[in-house]
Amino acid sequence: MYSVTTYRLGTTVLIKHFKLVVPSKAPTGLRFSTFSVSNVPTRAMFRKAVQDHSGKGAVSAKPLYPNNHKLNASNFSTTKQHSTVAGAKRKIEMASAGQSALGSLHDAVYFDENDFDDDDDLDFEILKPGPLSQDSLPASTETPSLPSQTNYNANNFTSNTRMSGTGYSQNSRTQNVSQSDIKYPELPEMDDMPQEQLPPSSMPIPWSSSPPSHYQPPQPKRRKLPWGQQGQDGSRSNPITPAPIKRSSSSKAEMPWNKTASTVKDEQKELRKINKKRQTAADYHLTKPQSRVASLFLSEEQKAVLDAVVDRQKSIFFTGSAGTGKSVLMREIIKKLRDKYRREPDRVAVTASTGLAACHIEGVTLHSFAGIGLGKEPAAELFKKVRKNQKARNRWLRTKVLIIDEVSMVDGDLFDKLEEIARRIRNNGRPFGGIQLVVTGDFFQLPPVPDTSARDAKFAFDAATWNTSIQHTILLTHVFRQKDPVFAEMLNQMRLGRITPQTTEAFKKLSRPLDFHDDLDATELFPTRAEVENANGLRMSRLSGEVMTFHAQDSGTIQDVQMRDRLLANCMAPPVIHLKKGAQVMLIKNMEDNLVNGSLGKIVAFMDETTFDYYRNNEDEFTGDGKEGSDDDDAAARNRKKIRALAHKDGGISTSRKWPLVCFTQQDGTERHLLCQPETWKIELPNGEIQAQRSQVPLILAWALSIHKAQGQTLPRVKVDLGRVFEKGQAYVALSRATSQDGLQVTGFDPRKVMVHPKVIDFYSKLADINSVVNPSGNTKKEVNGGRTVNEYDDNDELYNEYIAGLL
Ligand SMILES: Nc1ncnc2c1ncn2[C@@H]1O[C@H](COP(=O)(O)OP(=O)(O)OP(=O)(O)O)[C@@H](O)[C@H]1O
Ligand SMILES: [Mg+2]
Repeated sequence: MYSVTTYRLGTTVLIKHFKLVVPSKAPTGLRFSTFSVSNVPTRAMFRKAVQDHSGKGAVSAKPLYPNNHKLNASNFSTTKQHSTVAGAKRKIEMASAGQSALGSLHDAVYFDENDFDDDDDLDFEILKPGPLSQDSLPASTETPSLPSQTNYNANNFTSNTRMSGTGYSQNSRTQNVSQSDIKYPELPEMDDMPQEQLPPSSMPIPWSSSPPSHYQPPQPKRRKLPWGQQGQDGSRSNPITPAPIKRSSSSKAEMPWNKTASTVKDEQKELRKINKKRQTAADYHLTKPQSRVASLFLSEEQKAVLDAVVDRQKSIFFTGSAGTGKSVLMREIIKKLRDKYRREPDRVAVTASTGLAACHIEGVTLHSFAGIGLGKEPAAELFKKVRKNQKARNRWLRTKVLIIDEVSMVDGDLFDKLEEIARRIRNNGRPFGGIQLVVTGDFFQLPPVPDTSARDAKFAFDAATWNTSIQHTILLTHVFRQKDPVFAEMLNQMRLGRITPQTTEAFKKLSRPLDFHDDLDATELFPTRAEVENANGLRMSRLSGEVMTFHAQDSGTIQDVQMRDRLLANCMAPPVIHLKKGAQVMLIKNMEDNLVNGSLGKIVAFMDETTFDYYRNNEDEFTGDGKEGSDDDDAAARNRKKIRALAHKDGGISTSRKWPLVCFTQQDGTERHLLCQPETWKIELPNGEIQAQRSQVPLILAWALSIHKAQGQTLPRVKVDLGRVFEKGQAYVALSRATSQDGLQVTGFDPRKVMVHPKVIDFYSKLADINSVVNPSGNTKKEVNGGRTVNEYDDNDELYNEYIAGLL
């Protein structure tokens, strides 16, 4: 049970593997729903949770990734052949253009003030709102036509659906009438009433002026139509479905009773056809997997957060170290919320601190959503600015849930300003004007960019209104990214900036070069973009062969090209990419279970779809392995001839575009081939308006990557020179991308380079006693409220259920 109460100071509640924290600084007098804090254990619980996370817990926890998830993915896979060549298991796939996955939630950004430069102008009146123009679609003429803008991802699908009308109509309706202008009568409080006590919806309401007849269900009005006449035996005569009546003055012949039997038959046939088409389209959406990546099975702690957000509508901040599945969970939350509010999609605002993070979740930056430009002015001025901007004002009024991803980079002052704007615009004194907040991030990772070099970073948790706005803080503890508990613990120490001599030694040992016995190098992470461009450019120049250039196709409701370019500059996909055969590339979209954002591969060829089909079916011939005793050169010449013949098959030269064919190496050493055709990235407002959209091949060069772009990624092979790291949290972000020690090379390791912001330590130490993380032998059997211990709660299902039922 939760009750309406004022905050208790510093109260901490653990639910099995995660914990809830009631903020400690809430001003007195502020009232909102939170839970009763009797009988709850305190900080000792956190110790236990963190130990589970950092050490034993990571191993002992049951794998939460069941085998059968692969089945789902394979249903969808376009794989047709699965052959074994030269000892390596190969799978060949074709990525269809236009398919997308919301999967690209992870990742991060180049984050600087320029990120927000464009936000100033985001709320200008769009001249031609509406569906994307045909011209703006990807250049490829070979893209599958059904559905052209549809992705198999639930969120993408929803948003596309929303594009088609609902969003706009909602918007236009609400734009005309300001909510604050309407005087509503007082309604009885029903929020907290049990379902069974609620009055039936048909019950007359005391203040209503409607006549009693309005509470009766409407009486169907029967029109007497010729085909609806009853026969003498009471049976209906031949019920023909009337064809849609065209409203034309000269259409006497179109009335059903004026038609000949054959016309009626023809019309029926036509109708059946239309209905069948509709059905097929509906089936298509039902039967096609919603995402090309099979949904992960959420852990108990992830599920509890999902439940608290979606069903219990709590304002939650969920955090946890790198790899604890925050992004995976956020994706699921967005999916569920979009489903919940599918009739009013603009109720859910999906935002992130930076452009790139926003692009990953197909949302917008927090600045852009708020309509505050750079947001430098005082809150009162920003409020006036938003009030004048009808679209921005409307967004604030319509929003029920505000999602903020990568909150570690949100400035604390900005958080306070937004809170004030929300309250004032919505004319609602509750925190954030009553908007439910769903916030995630890890403050041990990249901090906000300070306003000036003089001012130290102010974190969101430093904001005066943080504690009142966030009802529960939940710590995810199970690390999924690193399966090796020793490695997970090393990274955990790094996160906290408390590295033992043994861990220092272990990191120093990782300076050896990596050798994977294949031709894929580890991706080198650099702090600056210039270093990344140099490193990738150098490697490209060493490759012989033709440069293939791929230009992105950009579109969206923003007509100003410069502004759109600035928005899309934060997108993971570049506007132009130069590739060569032999280039090492990284996939930047989730395709399937084993072909995900972060997968590394090498370009083996450039080919069009027809050639690819041939290649897919005759892979052995292409590799020269197909014909026994054949000379390789001869075989290659034969193949070239075949391919030419194939291209000329229909009497003309194939004009279709060539796309990179990439051989991806999976973690188990097997290879998969993918023809990488354009994918889309969107910047989408809550009402479904796609401000900017980029279609580009889902690849980037991957000999080197910036730490900012790597944030959020899971990388199988990583090389980091810590000598170059300069920002707090950077070293941790860089190293925690790796999935294993075997896939990580660290040079220049110096524990002094691992910088942690003291404020962050302080914040997390309020959630837990950090010493217990570094020193797991710390006392976790501490007596807490009611004399219960952490272990008692952990071991006792009833008590655990009591928590689950009562606290959220
Ligand atoms: N419930 C789950 N079952 C199996 N694997 C999971 C689960 N949740 C997350 N993962 C996997 O763990 C890895 C890390 O997940 P994710 O990127 O969501 O972590 P994160 O907390 O967002 O990390 P970061 O802070 O670095 O962004 C991914 O490879 C993801 O697929
Ligand atoms: Mg993440």
